[in-house]
Parts: sequence; C-alpha cells; structure tokens
Amino acid sequence: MSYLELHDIKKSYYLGSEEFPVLTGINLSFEQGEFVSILGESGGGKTTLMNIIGGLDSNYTGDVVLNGKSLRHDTSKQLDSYRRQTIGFIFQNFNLISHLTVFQNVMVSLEMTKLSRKKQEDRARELLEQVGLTDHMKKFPNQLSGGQKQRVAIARALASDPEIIIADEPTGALDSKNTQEILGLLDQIASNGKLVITVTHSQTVADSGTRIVRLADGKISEDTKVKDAYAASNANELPTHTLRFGATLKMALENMRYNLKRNLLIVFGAAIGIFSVIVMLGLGNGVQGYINHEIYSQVNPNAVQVAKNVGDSTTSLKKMTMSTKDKNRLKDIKNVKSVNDGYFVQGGTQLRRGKKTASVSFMQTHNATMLKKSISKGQAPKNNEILLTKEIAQKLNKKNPNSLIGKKLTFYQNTLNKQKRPVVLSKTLTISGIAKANTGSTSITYDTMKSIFKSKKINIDPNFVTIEIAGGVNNVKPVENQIKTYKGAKNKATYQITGVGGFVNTLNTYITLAVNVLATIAGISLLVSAIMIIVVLYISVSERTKEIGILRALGASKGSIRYLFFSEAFFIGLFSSILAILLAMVLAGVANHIANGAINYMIMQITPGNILFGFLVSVIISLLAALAPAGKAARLDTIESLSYE
Ligand SMILES: Nc1ncnc2c1ncn2[C@@H]1O[C@H](COP(=O)(O)OP(=O)(O)OP(=O)(O)O)[C@@H](O)[C@H]1O
Repeated sequence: MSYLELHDIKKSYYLGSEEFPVLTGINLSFEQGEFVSILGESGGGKTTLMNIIGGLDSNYTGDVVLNGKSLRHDTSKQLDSYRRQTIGFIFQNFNLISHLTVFQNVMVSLEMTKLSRKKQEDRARELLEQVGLTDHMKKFPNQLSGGQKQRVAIARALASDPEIIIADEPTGALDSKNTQEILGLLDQIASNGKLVITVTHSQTVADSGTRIVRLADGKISEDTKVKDAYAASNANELPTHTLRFGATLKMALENMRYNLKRNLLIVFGAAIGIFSVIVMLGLGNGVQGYINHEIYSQVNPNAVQVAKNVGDSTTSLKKMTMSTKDKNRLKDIKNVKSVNDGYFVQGGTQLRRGKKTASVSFMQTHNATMLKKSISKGQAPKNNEILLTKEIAQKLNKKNPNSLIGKKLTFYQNTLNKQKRPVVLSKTLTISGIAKANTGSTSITYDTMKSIFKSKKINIDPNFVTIEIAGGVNNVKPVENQIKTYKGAKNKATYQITGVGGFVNTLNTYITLAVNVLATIAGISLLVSAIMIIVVLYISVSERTKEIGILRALGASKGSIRYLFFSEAFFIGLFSSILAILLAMVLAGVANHIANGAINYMIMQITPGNILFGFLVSVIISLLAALAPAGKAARLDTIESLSYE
C-alpha cells in the first residue's frame, strides 16, 4: 500500500447537458519523500487533478486513498481538516491575502494549528527565515517581488507541517533565478520526507524532481523515475482546528482597518440612526420629567375636587350640596383614601388690613389638592387663619408682602341670610402664609368658613369635596372615570371633577406616545443603516472572494467564513453604537447646560437603559444585516473563488 493512491479517477465538466470529460481514468500512487512533476498539455486536466488530490473538489468518480483511508466518504468538515492538516497549497499566482502582512499571511495558517500563540509566532518566524524572508516580514504582498511572494506562499504551505505539498505551476510567474530558488526549496521539502506534487509546463522544473508523470487525453501517458525518492518523514502533522472566533474577529478588524475610510463612513452613517433614537428617548424622558415636575411642584396630582351642578346659573345652592349619599358613593370607589368637605364662594369677598383692601374673586377652603410646595412663605392655614395668594398679599402690602405673615386682617363676605336679605359676614383672621404666584387660591379651613357663616346663623353644607387617591398618579384616571359614570337627568354627568392627576396621566401617555412615534421615525433611519450595511457587506464579500477561496483552501470551514462577516458586522454595530452614544452624550451635555440656564432643568435625560437599548439595537441590526452576505460568502465555491480575478 502506497502513502497516497489514486484509483480510476474520472472527472467531466458539463456545459448544459453536454459533457466534457477531462480525466478519464487516472491511476497513480505516491510515496512520501517523492518530488513528482505532472506534465501535460494546456487544458489537459492537471489543475483539475490537483484540486481532487488537494480535497478542493469532491465531485468526481474513483477514489483518493490516503494511508489506506478513502477520501470519498469524508464530510465537508473532514475535507476541511484534510486540507488544513495534510495538504499545503502553493499556487502559480501566489494567492496571498493582500491586506495582511507577510507575517500575518503565514500566521493565518498557523492560527488553525493547536500550537500556543507564542509557538505559532515562533514557527512563523522560523518558516520565513527558512525561505529567506526575515527582513520582509512586515511588508504587504504588493511590496514584494514575485519570487518573494512565492516564498511567503511556501512558508504558509508549510505552516501545519503537512505531509503533502501541492504546487500548481509554482514557478510559472517567476524568472529563471527565482525558479531555481523555489525549486531548491521544494526539493528541500521533499528531502524532509514530504510528498511534493507539482504541476508544470517546464522541463527544467520536471527534471529537478524525483519523478515525472505525463497526462494526455485524461490519462497517464508516461510515468518516469528521475532519481531515487527521499526517505519518508517520521514527523507528524501538527493538529489543527478551523479558524477560531477570536481569529476571525481579528481578521475582520484588519480588514476594516484596510478599508478604513469606507468603514468610517459606514460607522458614521449607521451611528446617525442610533444617535437619533437615543436622543429622542432621552429628550422624551426629560420633557416628561420636566412637565411632571412643573405640575407636581404646584398641585397634588393624587387629589381631585368633585363638585355637583357647577356652572349652571339656575343652580340653587341646595343642588350643589354634596350630601352624605354623594360622599359615601365617592368613598366606596376603589383606591379612594379620603373624602373631605370643601366650600367655595365666588365673589363678594373682601380683605382689609389698615387702609388697604383687596377683593377676592374666588375663595375656597384649603384642601388636599394644594401642596405645601405651592406656599412660598409661611404655612397652610389653620383655623382662624388665612393663606393669601401672592397677588392679594401684594395688594395689602406692595413693598413687603412677606412681612404680612402672622399679622391680622379682617375678612368680609357679602351673602344672603336665611331670609334672603343681604348681610355682611366678617371675621378677623391671621395671615398664615403666601402661596406662589398663580397657583392655588386664597383659602381658609372649612371650619373657619363654617364659623364665619354661623356668626349670622347661616348653616353651610359642602359644595365640593376633595378626594385623596391612594397608590400614585396611575390610579387617578380610573377613579375619575368611575365618578363620571354617575349620571343624572338627561344623561348628564352628576359630578364635575377638577384635578391634575388624570390630566397628568393622560399627558404622560401622550408624551410617551409622541416619543415612541418620534423614536420610531428615527428608527426608520436604522432601516437605512441596515440596508447600507447589507450592501457594504455584499461588496466586501465580492472584494474578498479570492481571500475566501484562499482561507477555504487553507482549511477554514464554511462556519469560519460566516463568522468572518458576522465579525465585521459586529464591529460596525459596536463602533457605530459607541459613536452614537458619545455623540448623544455630548449633545445631552450641551442641551442640558443650556436648559439648566433657561429653565433650571436637565431636559435630556439619557438613562443607562437607553444606552443599552441603543447598543443592542445597533449590534442586532448589524448582525441581522450580515445574515445574507455571510451566508453567501460561506456558500462560495472554493475553486471558483480561487480563480476569481
Ligand atoms: N469550472 C469549469 N467548468 C467547465 N470547464 C472547466 C472548468 N474548469 C476547467 N475546465 C476545463 O477543463 C479542462 C482542464 O482544465 P485544467 O485547468 O485542469 O487544465 P490544466 O491542465 O491545468 O491547464 P493549464 O496547464 O493550462 O493550466 C480545460 O479544458 C478547462 O477549460
């Protein structure tokens, strides 16, 4: 049994249904230590045969048997491993990866061995030294002469210490001096006990080997021994694996650096979409926060005032009275914490202090909708006290309204007594505090109001109530909705509600909706980004078709090729999200600086959640965009890719 045997290899190409037989029954055996030259006319099928031996082509009949084991039944993964471990390819046109340095080109192959990183690098240096390229390791292929390029290819082919070197016209593109040097290297490889099979047109090349095989009409026409073969090697091939994820990440980065300008533009383009989404979300948080802050700083959103038959000029006081039945009904509503009596008077109120008087157009009893925060100086009124609005306080003391706190005034109220005669009620009250401009109203306690009327024997009943609602602003709307379900005559709502809670809740819903709509519109630019990434990756696949062929020939699996493009997409997503986040942060910084000066509030609030969302969306979109191009790259035919110009 020979080391490598070819049994009745037949191969035809088909153009449509027409068959073009190229190999019509090849039987050959090879031993380690041989340096075999295959000669034959152009188009005779030499490259076809090499591709079959090298595990690049499995679409043939017959059998290739290595060490007694047939390649016929190997899966595509086993063939990948066979090319990685057992075969070293040297091509006429070198097939180096142009964006990698000489050293990196050799390392690509070594990264598929199980050697440690340090040993891989040591071996790359050794191999390059062996082929005389120590001084050129940092150069790129286009900075090398033809002979030098072929030596890089030889060093790369030797990376995993394979037992078979397949050289397809290795000196075809070289002058005679370089040809001699390359032949010397190939001979040296054979002398180390490896099997070297080379395709050539040149008799000189053929004569320097140990054996010449001629192909004619798809068959072996001559098989001549030139000299004795070298002794077989005892060395073992290095164990290998396909390109690891880390290596594909690194290669993707190298490629992005190679096409830096284009990739920067893509990253920038993709970042715009993510940036807009993050900014919209941040602005949404800020605007919502600001509006709520403004409202909550003045009124309590968890309290509502409920009145009956207000605004109807024909309404008698009696009709407006909130009866015990009304109050109990309200008390029974879910989440209602308390129902408190209130009384308002519209007009007929005057306040006098010394010579100054102030008319109050609307007066109501102090209640839970009024926040402590809305009192700028002093405090809420207790019995026999009054809280003034800033406007009223200024009427009583223009220069120093705050000095009124603790002082007394006389409260007058015009009304009708039981006999419907006009009477003036009066009472001395102490000023308890001053409310902020335009918020709340001049107010006294319900008991004080009651006692003022009582002085003229008038009994008052509450003409509104204040409901406090438990469990936050979200519970306000349902309570309000429940109150609205109580209908009177002509299906008119029995109660009127005033309070900001429900409104704030609705407002928040609208703001959230608006932000989401805006973020979605911004998100449309993400679609544009995705399409842009798809296009760029397709271009990248077609630009790198040859590289894909080379990697596959070196034994990288389809999966690794797919990873290569996913890695590239991942980096586009990663970099664009980083850029977008940075830009959004800068914009937020500037906007907040300005807003802080103007409205004393951070108007753009980008949360860690928004940042994470932006990052994930960016990476996921990029990876999704890579699906089709990466799939296409993985499916490329290795032989066609290698001959891609
Ligand atoms: N993919 C293909 N589809 C159809 N025909 C092909 C294909 N590849 C090769 N052939 C044909 O098969 C024949 C053998 O090609 P091959 O490249 O093996 O010859 P060769 O002996 O290596 O030629 P040369 O010495 O010129 O490189 C040629 O006639 C070629 O046109």
